[in-house]
Amino acid sequence: MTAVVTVATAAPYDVTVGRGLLPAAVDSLPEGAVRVLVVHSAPLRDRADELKGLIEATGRTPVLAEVPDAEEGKTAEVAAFCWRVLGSSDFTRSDVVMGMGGGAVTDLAGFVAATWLRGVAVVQIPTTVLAMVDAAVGGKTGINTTEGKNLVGAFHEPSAVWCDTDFLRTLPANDRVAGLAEVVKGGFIRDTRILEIVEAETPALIAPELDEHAMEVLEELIARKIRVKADVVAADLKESHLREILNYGHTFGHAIEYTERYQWRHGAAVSVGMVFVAELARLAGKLDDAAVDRHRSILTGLGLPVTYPGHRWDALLTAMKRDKKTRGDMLRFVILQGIGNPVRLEGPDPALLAGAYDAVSR
Ligand SMILES: NC(=O)c1ccc[n+]([C@@H]2O[C@H](COP(=O)([O-])OP(=O)(O)OC[C@H]3O[C@@H](n4cnc5c(N)ncnc54)[C@H](O)[C@@H]3O)[C@@H](O)[C@H]2O)c1
Ligand SMILES: O=C(O)C(=O)C[C@@H](O)[C@H](O)[C@H](O)COP(=O)(O)O
Ligand SMILES: [Zn+2]
Repeated sequence: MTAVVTVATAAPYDVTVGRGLLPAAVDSLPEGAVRVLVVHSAPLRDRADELKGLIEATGRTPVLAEVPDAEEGKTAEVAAFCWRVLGSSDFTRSDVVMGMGGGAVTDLAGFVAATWLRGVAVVQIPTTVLAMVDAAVGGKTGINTTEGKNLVGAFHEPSAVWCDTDFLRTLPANDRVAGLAEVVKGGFIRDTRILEIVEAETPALIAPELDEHAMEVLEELIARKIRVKADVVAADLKESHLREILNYGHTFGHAIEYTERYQWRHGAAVSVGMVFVAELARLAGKLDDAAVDRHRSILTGLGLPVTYPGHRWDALLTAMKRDKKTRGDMLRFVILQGIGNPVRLEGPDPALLAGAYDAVSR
């Protein structure tokens, strides 16, 4: 199956989901691009070399930037390393950056492209479930700082996104499942059919090896979640209001990642974060018990965490105050008023927050 989802923003672009897409990704590079920077980390070195060969075959000059893996790569120092590579290869405004990797690499590559010469084109080649369904789509790019997650960044949309699902055959099952947390998020906030598919197909989705059936289910879920994201960002690219729904579970989730010094996978942290806001919504009288239980059953079925140790509230609260949805001293959460119906909860009573924390730390 090949699916194409167009993200209909002011500068529309296509997200293609299919197999064996690298040649097409290279063939569609803009004619004026002479140099192509490929940002990748060590686990994708072989595939980056393959991409380099394909780029060379079109007469262009590939430049490879191998960066530290995962969250270690999302730093100002690594961005500065990429800028040095760009500068020393005389990279111009008609040239193109390609990000090949998980969400950490696509966030970094997007940020480097956003900042180089005040913005050059970026083509994303996401290689994890999470990057395909979320990080590589929508134009949020960024890096972490000592004080928190994604605190520096820019909205800079890709000119194309190529989700080659063949990459998922080598992705460890834990990373596949972490990406499914963001798929499930799309089910809770909008496309509830996603939840039904995940519930029916959990064994295939979590199997150590992906058979053909599992690949097809995964591809359908990937395309569905991309459609959710595409619709939302097309309506509100710069997160003036609607886009905040894509942050479901992230206020608490990012706080876990920060508190754990990024040793937790993003998707795992978001999983706990979704249960936290489900409990918050229940305490606020917006969500019934069955909907909260459905969060736990879907996420635990996938093998994702739904609890976090107690006695860390002060650290978590400090991190949550730096969330981008916060306004002044007012914490703001995306919660559900029923499955598929996200709303905002602004400045909740501290007792509700403590109650939700208690419920996930039990
Ligand atoms: N910009 C956005 O809108 C957005 C959305 C969601 C998440 N994110 C960010 O994405 C990041 C998480 O992304 P992630 O879950 O992809 O983690 P990741 O980028 O850290 O990748 C996880 C691991 O998988 C490895 N890997 C990647 N592709 C592989 C493959 N095909 N085979 C084998 N190994 C492979 C990576 O090298 C890494 O070790 C976080 O930094 C998060 O903040 C951004
Ligand atoms: O695209 C968005 O908008 C999201 O919020 C998607 C999230 O899954 C993603 O983790 C994003 O990077 C979080 O952004 P932030 O603005 O909270 O840093
Ligand atoms: Zn996320």
